[in-house]
Amino acid sequence: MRKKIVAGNWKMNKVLDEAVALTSELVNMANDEVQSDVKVILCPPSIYLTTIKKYLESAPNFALAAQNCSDKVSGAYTGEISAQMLQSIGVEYVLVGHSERRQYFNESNAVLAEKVNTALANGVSPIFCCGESLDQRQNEDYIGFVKNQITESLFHLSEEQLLSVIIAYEPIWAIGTGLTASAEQAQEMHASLRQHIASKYGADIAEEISILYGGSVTAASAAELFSSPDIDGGLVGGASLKSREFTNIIKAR
Ligand SMILES: O=C(CO)COP(=O)(O)O
Repeated sequence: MRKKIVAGNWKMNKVLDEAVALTSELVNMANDEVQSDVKVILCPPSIYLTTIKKYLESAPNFALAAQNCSDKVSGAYTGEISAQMLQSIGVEYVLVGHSERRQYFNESNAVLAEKVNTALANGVSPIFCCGESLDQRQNEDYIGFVKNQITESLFHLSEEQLLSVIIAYEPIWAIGTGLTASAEQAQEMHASLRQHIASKYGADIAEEISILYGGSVTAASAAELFSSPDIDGGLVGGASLKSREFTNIIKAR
């Protein structure tokens, strides 16, 4: 039985007071309204992780992810945050390879493989993001493109390591555009990625990996997306910044 997960990526939003208020509201609403065993992962800016962790003590189904970590272990890398540092403050997950990091910080599949390695070596589970651009969807083998992102960044892992990874399929054309992939489009990709994993690791491993969908998920679109057989939850951006909306998305899962 795969884990059901809803993650909220706050990106570079919220000052401290707002971050704390959002967390408190989410925890209260979830304690009152969410009965299911869904895991909720908050991905605030790293500067707030320690503070927000304290607010999650009364919410056992909530966990924290950083939005990024360094591919290096430690040393003279000014401004960077290592996976070991995340582990040392009790952060369980880290986003790796978000399309905004790939685009604005030139993160290649090879660098992302290193980030996956250092996260796993420190007991932090990568949430590995992948997805194609609109141009790729219209003009190329878009499924092959996304499969290749997974091959190049994850297929060196052992079975045990891979089982610590969550995959998030986020088509770039759906991120922040209001243009959600249809449940059929998302399911097609998720099933293809699961089959791709099965071709390397076998069907049993592929069946265990959680694959999340991200890209303009809202409370209105969540239920249909999440009811698809290979969609195990969501990685939510804009709608995770509003407590009522995000709680409704959690309830849809
Ligand atoms: O990038 C995303 C989550 O990581 C998705 O963002 P939106 O939900 O704002 O489209």
